[in-house]
Amino acid sequence: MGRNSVAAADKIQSKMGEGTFGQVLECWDRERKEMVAIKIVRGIKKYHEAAMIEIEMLQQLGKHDKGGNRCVQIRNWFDYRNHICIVFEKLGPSLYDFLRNNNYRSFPIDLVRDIGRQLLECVAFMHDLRLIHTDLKPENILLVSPECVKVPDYKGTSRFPKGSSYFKRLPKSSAIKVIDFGSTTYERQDQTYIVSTRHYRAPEVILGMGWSYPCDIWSVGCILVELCTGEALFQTHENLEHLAMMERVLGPLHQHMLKRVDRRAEKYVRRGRLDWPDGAASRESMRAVLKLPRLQNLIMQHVDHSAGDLIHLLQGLLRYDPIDRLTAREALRHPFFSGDNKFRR
Ligand SMILES: Nc1ncnc2c1ncn2[C@@H]1O[C@H](COP(=O)(O)OP(=O)(O)OP(=O)(O)O)[C@@H](O)[C@H]1O
Repeated sequence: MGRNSVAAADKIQSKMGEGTFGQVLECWDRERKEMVAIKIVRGIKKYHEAAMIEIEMLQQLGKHDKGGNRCVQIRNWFDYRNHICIVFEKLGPSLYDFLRNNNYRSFPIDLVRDIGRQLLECVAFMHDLRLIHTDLKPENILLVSPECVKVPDYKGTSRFPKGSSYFKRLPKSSAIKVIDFGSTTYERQDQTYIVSTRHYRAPEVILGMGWSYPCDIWSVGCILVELCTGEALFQTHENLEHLAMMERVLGPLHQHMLKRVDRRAEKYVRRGRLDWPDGAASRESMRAVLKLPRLQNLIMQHVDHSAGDLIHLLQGLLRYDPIDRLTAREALRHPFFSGDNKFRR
């Protein structure tokens, strides 16, 4: 692909993101006369290789796009002094940044519906191409526009720090795009290495049972709950505690799954059941699990209408056995998505 000098075509404006991989800069593209986001990857072999995979995936996704696949578009890429630079269309803040800047106030149900639909459309498109994202999370879902509106928010203000306002911000448009295809992989049998960011990781990944497309669907389920409540569903850093949290919210893990765990996960199982609370690392850990409500109660605490449809959808997205979990196309046909839509894209 095209140009090979960062200076020739792009003027750096500001930093948009930073991570272990390198940084993302907001730049002015003088040729196309538009703002772009350029990801500049550290010149270390591991990151260089991951960036080349990301480019391949982005090109693959772009090739099959018939308009509106909801994956960020790659504009260009080049190697600048051994740093891979990927030029993207410029997008707005991530859903995570938006929630955080809004004191972790939840999104209204109509916005959750609209975002959920687009996210599932993206996942269905990827799965049709035999691609699995493997790292879906609010940080990797960006609003297309940074514009927002202020609306009154009287509900639950007691939960927020003193002085926090009676207004909350909402995105003006609900349009989103998915980013970060550095961990995207082709479907293959028997993939057992650990994928996904902890909070959004499916039970089959933790139990070492092998994973495939359904691991993305589990992540979508966790993301939709988070948008409804404002906070991550499974806030944990440890496998056994994570599995115990799942049981608390979704009911007992299936015995037939616990019989199929791999050697690394055997220690979490005793006599065909999860070794909990006996295996708990501390009292705080037990308390953190006990604090969690059942899925139905959690959703009903935050959602006033369409709660029944949403709970039913989430139960399908968060089924323990990946074989039973809804596919993205099945989820898109769920009655939750037939509801009215107030938000504009
Ligand atoms: N097209 C874009 N427009 C606007 N901001 C972007 C864009 N792409 C990335 N960013 C910002 O840069 C951050 C990092 O990008 P990205 O997630 O692709 O990198 P990464 O390699 O996955 O980083 P990490 O895995 O460490 O989170 C994003 O969270 C986002 O804030």
